[in-house]
Amino acid sequence: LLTLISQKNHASSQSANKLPPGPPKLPIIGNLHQLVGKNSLPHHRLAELAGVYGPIMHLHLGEVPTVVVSSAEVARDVMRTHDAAFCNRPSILLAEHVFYGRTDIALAPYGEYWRQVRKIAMLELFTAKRVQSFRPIREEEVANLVKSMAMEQGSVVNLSKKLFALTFDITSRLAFKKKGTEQEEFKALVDDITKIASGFSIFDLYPSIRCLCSITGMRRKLQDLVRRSNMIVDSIIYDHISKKRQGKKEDHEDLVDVLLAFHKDKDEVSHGSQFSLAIDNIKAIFLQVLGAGSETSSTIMEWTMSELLKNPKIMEKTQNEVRGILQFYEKHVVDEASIKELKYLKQVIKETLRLHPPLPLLVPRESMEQCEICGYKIPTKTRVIVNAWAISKDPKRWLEPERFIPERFEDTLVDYNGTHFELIPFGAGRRICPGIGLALANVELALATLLYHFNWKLPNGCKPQDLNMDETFGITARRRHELLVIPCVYPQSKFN
Ligand code: HEM
Repeated sequence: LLTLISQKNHASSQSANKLPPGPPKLPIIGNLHQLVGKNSLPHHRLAELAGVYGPIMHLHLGEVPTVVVSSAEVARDVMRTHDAAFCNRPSILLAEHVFYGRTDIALAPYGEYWRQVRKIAMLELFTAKRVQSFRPIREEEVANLVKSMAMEQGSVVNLSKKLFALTFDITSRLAFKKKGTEQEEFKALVDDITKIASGFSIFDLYPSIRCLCSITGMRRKLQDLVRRSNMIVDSIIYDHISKKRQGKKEDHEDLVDVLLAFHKDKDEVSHGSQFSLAIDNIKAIFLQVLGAGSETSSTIMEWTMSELLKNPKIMEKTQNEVRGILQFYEKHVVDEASIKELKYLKQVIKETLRLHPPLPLLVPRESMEQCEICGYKIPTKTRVIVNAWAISKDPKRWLEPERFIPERFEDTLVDYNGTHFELIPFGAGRRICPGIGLALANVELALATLLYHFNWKLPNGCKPQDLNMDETFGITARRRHELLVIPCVYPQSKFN
């Protein structure tokens, strides 16, 4: 027995000194060549590699030692058991520039600054009370969308554009009370930011070769992104500052007001604490919330509508539920009270989050100390990528994982709140998304309303089964082709 125990201990101490398995690496490029292929979206390629090397895999992406997690069990180990060791974010070139030295929330390094801004996010920006207080804004913007779609009924509508405009308008109003007139510029800015923010750009893969940034023209590109974002953000922030200095009180606080309350002039003391947000910090957080609020929520609505159009029976069942509930309460407008009863719609959204997590590789993390996971050694400063997309399609956890079956959530408690690791579209642990409540409030209301008021057809005689479902490359996995639809007003709907 003693011999067996000692052999076992020896074996486990040997594996604890070993890195996780992974494909053979080439000099200089490491495993980069394995990410390129016919199907070259990183989350797809990483899932294929995990099929060969297992749910914890070690790669070298350029110079960067990287561990890829592809199962619920390992994700739990990383994001719950050892969350404290893995809650740092790697330095990404884009964040250094566009988010003013990584002083946003999502890409900020773990430490005192992040703790303070995360606290502001949890206690001031995204509380249930604040999400509730934005209800009139949500309802008004969704009603505007429905009216504009009704005017275009029978013709081809670019639903992707409309949904982004909706989430951008809602987020703009709750962030700075006005609608963003700069929608097109902001959308282009978000597109450019998400492409570079993936962490797979050459500068983030070879951080030691600093001149790469200048040689390739990236420095100029980043400076241009900062200039473009300043053009959108500066006037908004300085307008709020001047109102604050004049002592003007607004009826309700927006996000910039909340953040400015934490900004101290030299001799001013606010909130009784020593923590102060610099104006550049406020710009970083503001820009991120505007981006996170519009991009991810519109992406999930776009995918939900795509799946419903592809699956007409599920579309019908979802519409019957919404219409049935409204008819029962003799209402013609979806309000938040009726949304509580839309159980099937919630399952549809959950199933969409499973099949199309808007951030398929979440946001990368970095180990802060050496740690042991599944008996393998993970050295300090290893980048950790959690493939949430692969995890929520794992055939060991999900029956017919490729199929869109909302009913799978009927009799299960599995939820996306960060406690069920087979479904983690919002991440988990200390760095879990703080905007879940806000995102769902927007998504549920908009989808329920669109499904109530319109019947939907695909243009050009496209059959449901032929709808293209390809994804784009970037930190968010949006539809590669914008979703074009023909809305037809539901005969019983009234718009006021
Ligand atoms: C469907 C919508 C959304 C999805 C799928 C989503 C997903 C995520 C994910 C995966 C993370 C990283 C979690 C981790 O590392 O464990 C994250 C972080 C974050 N999200 Fe969201 N998000 C959504 C909507 C929003 C909204 C509406 C906001 C705010 C307006 C928001 C603000 C943030 C922030 C500030 C972080 C950084 C948290 C931190 O690092 O401490 N998100 N989100």
